[in-house]
Amino acid sequence: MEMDSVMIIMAPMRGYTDRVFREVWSRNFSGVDEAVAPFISLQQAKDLSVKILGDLAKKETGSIPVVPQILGNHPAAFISLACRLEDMGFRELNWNLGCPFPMVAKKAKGSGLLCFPDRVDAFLEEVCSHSPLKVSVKIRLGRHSKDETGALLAVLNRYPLHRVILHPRIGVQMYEGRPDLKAFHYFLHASCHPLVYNGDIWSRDDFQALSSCFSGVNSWMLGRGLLADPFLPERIKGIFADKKEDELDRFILFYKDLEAAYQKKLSGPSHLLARMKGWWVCFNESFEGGDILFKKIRKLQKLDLFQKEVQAFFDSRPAWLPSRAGGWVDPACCIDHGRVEGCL
Ligand SMILES: Cc1cc2nc3c(=O)[nH]c(=O)nc-3n(C[C@H](O)[C@H](O)[C@H](O)COP(=O)(O)O)c2cc1C
Repeated sequence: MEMDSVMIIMAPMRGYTDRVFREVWSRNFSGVDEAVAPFISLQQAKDLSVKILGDLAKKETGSIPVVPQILGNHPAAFISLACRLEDMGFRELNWNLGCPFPMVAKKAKGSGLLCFPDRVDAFLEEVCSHSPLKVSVKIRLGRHSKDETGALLAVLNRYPLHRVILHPRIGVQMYEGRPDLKAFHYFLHASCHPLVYNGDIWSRDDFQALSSCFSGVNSWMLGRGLLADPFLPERIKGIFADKKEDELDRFILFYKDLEAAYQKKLSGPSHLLARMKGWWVCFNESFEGGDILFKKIRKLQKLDLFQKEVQAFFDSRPAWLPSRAGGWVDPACCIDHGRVEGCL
């Protein structure tokens, strides 16, 4: 695949890919073309506040253009937010139809709406007629079953969406099992919109296998894989020089930059401790002995002890591990079923 035409998008991950992370990541690494920000949850348009919009105060974070995202089911809230964001210089607003958590889904939000194509239809009818920003959606294959995909697709195909980001699992699956590549393939051929692939890209090999399955896709969204291995976009695009010492040293610089940025933003050592522990849920996977470090630091209640353990770990020059979750793509899952008729 021609790397010039490959677009890599940083996934929205609430609690992780906030503005601080996006800025620090882009100071230390490259290869991401765009980021979708974690969702803003709005019941009503009146909830809009400076605090809610704080994570989006700038149109761009470093060099990465940011697309805001909304979680909700009130078209008026979407339109109102879109008007505010237009004034701030944004061009697109993404609608979250993928959040799998039962607390969200049972209120008919996120993936909880996927089994109600009529409600999706009514929402899109309203926002596509009145939003000053381009509208895109991030979806799963359905809430309870992939049998819901067909009706959903028929609705989406009726609207001028800027793009559709598909994570090919169903909502109730959460993150269990593997992405359904056959279903993605079907969707790719039946969708009238540019489609972004999202799900379980843990390594360059995963990316290459998926991109040979889906030659019609040029935008790829990376979530947990990028958090576990922040070099992943560089590896995929071939920017990364494969020097092992350089890898650890660059990671340490990034880590310290991240810690310093959160220290500035968060109030007090206990908040910083909680935030940095959260990051080791992702990072521990990438190092030999990372699991042992993680068990130790998880229990620590004092920031200085936590920092000492992490420093001692870095001083031991741990080896970088190839992703343990990667290598899952079976090209036989991507048999070409041909073009599906029905696009407007
Ligand atoms: C901790 C966490 C937070 C997430 N937050 C969001 C979010 O705010 N908006 C959204 O659309 N998806 C969210 N997601 C889903 C991811 O964007 C992505 O679709 C999912 O992790 C699958 O991609 P991956 O296999 O590359 O991680 C979140 C996922 C996780 C694990």
